[in-house]
Amino acid sequence: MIRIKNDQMMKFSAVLLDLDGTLLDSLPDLAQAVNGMRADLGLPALDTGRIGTYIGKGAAVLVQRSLSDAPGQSHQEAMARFRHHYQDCNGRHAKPYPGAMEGLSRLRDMGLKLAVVTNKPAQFTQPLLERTGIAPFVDASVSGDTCAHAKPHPEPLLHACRLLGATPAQAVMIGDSVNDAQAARAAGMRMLAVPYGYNEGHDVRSLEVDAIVASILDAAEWLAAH
Ligand SMILES: O=C(O)COP(=O)(O)O
Ligand SMILES: [Mg+2]
Repeated sequence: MIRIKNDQMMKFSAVLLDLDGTLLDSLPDLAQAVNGMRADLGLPALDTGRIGTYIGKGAAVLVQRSLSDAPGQSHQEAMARFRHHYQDCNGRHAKPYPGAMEGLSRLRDMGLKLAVVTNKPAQFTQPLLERTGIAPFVDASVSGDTCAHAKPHPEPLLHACRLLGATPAQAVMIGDSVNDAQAARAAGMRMLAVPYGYNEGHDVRSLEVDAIVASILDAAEWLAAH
């Protein structure tokens, strides 16, 4: 239990944060890497908005969905081209959403432990957290290839809880997509959704969540009140 300013006890001790579409608008870099890969394979560029609907289940699924018009294409070769381009542009245009940095700061001031839980491959997560200034705020990060399963499986969330020394009941997941919501439910955790992310092209109001919050700063307010 953490004592907060109005002397009320808060039942939460840890917050797990999704990265793409929740803390960061990383679509410009991901779209650049996808279209760099497509150009290398002799394919025309895809619209950025369309690529946004392909984000959520990690890089391998992003690449596979981005090649629906090239069924004979080797996935392995495409992944190598994607990794090559993303390594170069990862974090170049990605920006924290309004309220994200202020929210992280507020959550830390509340004494909460913070972890990033993303489906992004680990080789890209830490450089991105460092380039965008998020790294100093978080105690741990779990990537799409850290555990045997990625979100929507609950394993990465349960692993993050162990790293932060919290039980699922003491933790809250904040995310933008069905992958976060299903993982949180399966892990027995509260879930807050932000409405501005990617959610594979669907409305966040279709998700089973405890609340929809306008920003990470608003999520901090929700936590302080619960
Ligand atoms: O890599 C993805 O597809 C999505 O990443 P996220 O889990 O941080 O939203
Ligand atoms: Mg996301």
